[in-house]
Amino acid sequence: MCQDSVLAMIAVENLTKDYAGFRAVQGISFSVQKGEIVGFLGPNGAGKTTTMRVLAGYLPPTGGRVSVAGHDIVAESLEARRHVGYMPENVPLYTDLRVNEYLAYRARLKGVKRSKVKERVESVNRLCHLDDVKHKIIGNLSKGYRQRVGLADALVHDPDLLILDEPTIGLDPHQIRAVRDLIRSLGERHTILLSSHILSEVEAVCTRVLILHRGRIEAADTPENLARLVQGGGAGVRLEVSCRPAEGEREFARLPDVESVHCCSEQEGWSVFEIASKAGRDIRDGIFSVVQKQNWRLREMSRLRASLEDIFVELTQD
Ligand SMILES: Nc1ncnc2c1ncn2[C@@H]1O[C@H](COP(=O)(O)OP(=O)(O)OP(=O)(O)O)[C@@H](O)[C@H]1O
Repeated sequence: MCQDSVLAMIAVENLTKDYAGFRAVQGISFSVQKGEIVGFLGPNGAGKTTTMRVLAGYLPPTGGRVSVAGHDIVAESLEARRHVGYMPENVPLYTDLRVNEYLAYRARLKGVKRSKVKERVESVNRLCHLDDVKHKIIGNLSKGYRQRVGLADALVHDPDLLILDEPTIGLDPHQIRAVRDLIRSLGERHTILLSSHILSEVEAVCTRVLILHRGRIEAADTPENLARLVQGGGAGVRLEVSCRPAEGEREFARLPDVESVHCCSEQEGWSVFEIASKAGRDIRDGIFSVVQKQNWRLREMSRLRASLEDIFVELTQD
């Protein structure tokens, strides 16, 4: 095993997973370092859940090597699983148990010593804001609270690594925000791999993203670097100026580092332009000089960056 794999919280080398002859995961390799919060993205059926289930020790790999916290997921399965907290997409809760009972039961199942169970349950109740409902029957809880019980379950044995499969699915915007804040704070103490189709959520909490498509990794980088990749190294500027569209298009296009100028709208003497730069060029100073020279007024100027959604669509097109 290479040095990188030894230090990594997750090390995946050439992982394949077949279902009855169908190869859902096609020889992927990646690593996640201690302390990272990594977003795991991909269209439906890309293989995210399959990969996460292998990492959590729920599914055996067909081929390749996977280690968690330095322990091989096949050869040292018990030890590896001790380091992982897994929250599946559909949290399989015992709906007729009370929150406290359920978490205590799960803690015992995950090897927490009897003498430590109460303390661990209290700790995750506090962390996941479950104190108000800890004596309630799980079946009577709202979806948002059930998700939090799922998260508390994943945390109850104090794992180093959290694997969260669509943790905010089915939640309303308030609940999404609450779970997102919770994940961000958990990231201070835990390494997190998180799948989600809500890209703004991933952009808000993740330091790096892995994009999976048809069982292969298409990209693995920070959202900023991926944006640069998708935009071919150039960046854009959006601005609102007091000029006519044709004037603006003519004057801005004269700048040597400008690739293209597009007027998006004109209203009451104000035009909004989106201006693309040539690869690696910053055109903001040049644009500002044009505005000054022409005696135009400037109401807004911002940098245009490809959103994670643009990146996702670009990299996972068929
Ligand atoms: N138990 C199974 N038996 C057969 N095929 C399966 C099984 N589980 C998943 N698959 C197939 O493997 C592929 C990857 O599925 P997986 O659930 O890992 O994708 P995903 O990226 O998590 O998708 P989603 O975003 O829809 O949750 C899909 O084509 C799926 O139909």
